[in-house]
Amino acid sequence: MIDTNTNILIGERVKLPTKYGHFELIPFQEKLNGIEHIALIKGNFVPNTTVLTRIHSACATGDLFGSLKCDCGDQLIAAMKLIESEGNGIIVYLQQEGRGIGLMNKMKAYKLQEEGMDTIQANVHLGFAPDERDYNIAAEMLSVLGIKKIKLLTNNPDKIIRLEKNGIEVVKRIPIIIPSNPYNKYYLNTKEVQMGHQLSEEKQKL
Ligand SMILES: Nc1nc2c(ncn2[C@@H]2O[C@H](COP(=O)(O)OP(=O)(O)OP(=O)(O)O)[C@@H](O)[C@H]2O)c(=O)[nH]1
Ligand SMILES: [Zn+2]
Repeated sequence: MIDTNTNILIGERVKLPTKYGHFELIPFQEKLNGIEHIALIKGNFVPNTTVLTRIHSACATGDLFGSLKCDCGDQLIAAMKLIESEGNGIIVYLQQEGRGIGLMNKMKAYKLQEEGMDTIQANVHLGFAPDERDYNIAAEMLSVLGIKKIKLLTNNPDKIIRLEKNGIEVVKRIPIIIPSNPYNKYYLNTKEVQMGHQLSEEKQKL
């Protein structure tokens, strides 16, 4: 483990062959609380170039179990496949389960959603902001790896604003749209209408 002059420790860089391509994995750990995050990397990053990047917030239900209630798992796989085909890029996988409220609270929010609330109302009912995430650590991970400029795979304009506030230049946004299903249609609609996510074809053209 190497100490950095930031808030994070950086671990061993190892090769990670996967179903979706050949990557390398670097673990990170926050000094303050021991929380671990992951950088999944393809290629070498030339200083001052713009790096294809996905900042992905952990979703145990979607990423691990293939839940149909959200689009997270498919977005993660799509990002891995795209980075593999480009031959260069990074996925910053952040332990920010439930938009930063943790799994226990996310399941409380899911319960409230089963009873009729939308994803925002549920968070607010539990005393949280609709999105409790902080991108400071993601920005530090990128800078430790020498990345300052990114092409970001996201549908979420707020993510761009928050990364830029933390000193990362988002040169371009690349949409990562997964077709909806009957179980996530309402959730994705709430994200589009109330959270400003750019999810429809029409908006992509603007
Ligand atoms: N609190 C809460 N969190 C959720 C819910 N559904 C998914 N999540 C979490 O939301 C996060 C993913 O956020 P999204 O808004 O889907 O996507 P995003 O990362 O902001 O935007 P993209 O880059 O476009 O994917 C993950 O941490 C999930 O665990 C929910 O109903 N309530
Ligand atoms: Zn999810």
